[in-house]
Amino acid sequence: MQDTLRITEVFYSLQGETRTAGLPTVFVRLTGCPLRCQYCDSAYAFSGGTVRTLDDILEQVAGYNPRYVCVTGGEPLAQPNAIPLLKQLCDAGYEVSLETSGALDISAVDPRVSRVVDLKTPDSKEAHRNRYENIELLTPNDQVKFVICSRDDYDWATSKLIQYGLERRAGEVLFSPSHHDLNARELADWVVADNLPVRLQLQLHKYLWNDEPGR
Ligand SMILES: C[S@@+](CC[C@H](N)C(=O)[O-])C[C@H]1O[C@@H](n2cnc3c(N)ncnc32)[C@H](O)[C@@H]1O
Ligand SMILES: Nc1nc2[nH]cc(C(=O)O)c2c(=O)[nH]1
Ligand code: SF4
Ligand SMILES: [Mg+2]
Repeated sequence: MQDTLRITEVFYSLQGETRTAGLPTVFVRLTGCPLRCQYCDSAYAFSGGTVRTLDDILEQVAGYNPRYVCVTGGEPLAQPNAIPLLKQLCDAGYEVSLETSGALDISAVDPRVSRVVDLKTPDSKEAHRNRYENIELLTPNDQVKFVICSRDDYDWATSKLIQYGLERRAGEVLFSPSHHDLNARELADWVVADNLPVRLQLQLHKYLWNDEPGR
């Protein structure tokens, strides 16, 4: 039996988030997630999907001839074969990123991958799932993200930033307003007022295409 993954979608779009925002990127969205963040914009990936071989997925990705590939979900690391998929995407020469909830161990991910590790805030209702051991593993090739729903979330994220010195561990610290929960301008004003060493991240794809799946 060949290695397989359950996949919700593979599509070519502009990266809406992180340090490669705005760049054409292939997205591989894996099905299934053990968390239920209050704000999740990808709940359609919690179930369903299609079981596909790694070779089949790699062949579809190659068909777009991309420079950037982003593996997301659902929670990619909930499927053990996400690890060989990430390695094989790197071996094929792509610049690969992984969006992960921060609830699962990131240590087996190929070091060429930029791991985008979400630290779940209290208003996500999943902060108790954060695996703080992951913070020790971060390198300048990685990124840390806080999705912020409220002023309380902002204060919590700021305290974690300072407590762990996150801007010295990861290449980027991203503060992203939770779409529908927090006005981006409000978050921008807080970051400037506090002179934080973080990058405000807006979800570019939602300005371009709203919440349409596959964009
Ligand atoms: C859908 S998740 C999939 C990967 C992984 N499960 C995770 O949470 O990182 C991808 C990213 O989208 C973010 N996200 C989901 N819903 C959002 C929303 N309503 N506003 C802003 N970011 C959101 C998540 O926090 C995460 O950083
Ligand atoms: N355009 C676009 N960029 C994205 N960056 C991260 C996404 C995700 O759902 O993880 C995403 C997405 O769904 N669409
Ligand atoms: S961990 Fe990611 S995919 Fe899972 S519910 Fe939270 S935002 Fe959605
Ligand atoms: Mg998305």
